[in-house]
Amino acid sequence: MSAISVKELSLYFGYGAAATQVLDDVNFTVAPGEAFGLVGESGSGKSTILRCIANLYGHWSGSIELDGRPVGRRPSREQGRRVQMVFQDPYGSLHPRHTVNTALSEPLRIHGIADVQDRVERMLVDVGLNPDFGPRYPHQLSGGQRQRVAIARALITEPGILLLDEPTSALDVSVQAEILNLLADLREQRDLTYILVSHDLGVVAHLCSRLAVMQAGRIVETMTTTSLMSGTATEPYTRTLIQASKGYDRALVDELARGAAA
Ligand SMILES: Nc1ncnc2c1ncn2[C@@H]1O[C@H](COP(=O)(O)OP(=O)(O)OP(=O)(O)O)[C@@H](O)[C@H]1O
Repeated sequence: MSAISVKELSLYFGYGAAATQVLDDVNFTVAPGEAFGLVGESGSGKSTILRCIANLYGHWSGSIELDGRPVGRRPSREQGRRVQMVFQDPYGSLHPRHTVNTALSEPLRIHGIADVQDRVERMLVDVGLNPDFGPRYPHQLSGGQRQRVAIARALITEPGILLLDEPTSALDVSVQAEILNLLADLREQRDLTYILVSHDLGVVAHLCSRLAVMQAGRIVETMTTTSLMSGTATEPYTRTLIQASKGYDRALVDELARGAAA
């Protein structure tokens, strides 16, 4: 059984003559424990797919199943616990007047999970932060630390699926590498399934084993990361994307190599 199955997913914004089709017959599956990438130019619909899966939009057509269970049109608390999103900008996703402790304990209270303080402290350690960070506010943290808190908040209710929307693109290259390595470790330790949206093929290649290439709301090619790296993409659009991404990826690849050698 797939962890995530998306079939014939289509979505429009607007009505009548003003309607714009943003997703057009999108199909893909993600195996349990797999990390799957979504790449493509800005506006191609990558984030919108994540929002449909996370039930932030309800007006799509087609089918979405998580662990074999259909995603309903109305958000349910249980589904909200199973799937969590991490966004590009942790400043936007963390409440500026909530401490780290509050940000992490709130989801536990909502879902009626006990041992709040204990879980919060363990979660902070699991994302590489000292529990002393608990009383701090987002503005007292660095960009990388804020993204660690956002990841901790997403994982605290123990979801099986994490939807990552450009999770490292607001960060400096050296910090990007740290967060990518953290995400890779967490996936392994917790058997997580990921969908990662990124415009950076280096980021996708580092974290994912397969990916889909999107253009104007459609998937134009699904391939393994190995094929991506060995240059066997068949679609001209994918080849253009690889070409455009080459110089850009260099700094991150170097940083990841430095981390691996250390
Ligand atoms: N709430 C909305 N109302 C109207 N149009 C929207 C809405 N949300 C997204 N769109 C449009 O849907 C299209 C796809 O947007 P989406 O954010 O999914 O693209 P993306 O591939 O993730 O791009 P980016 O990399 O820039 O985030 C865009 O043309 C966008 O303008």
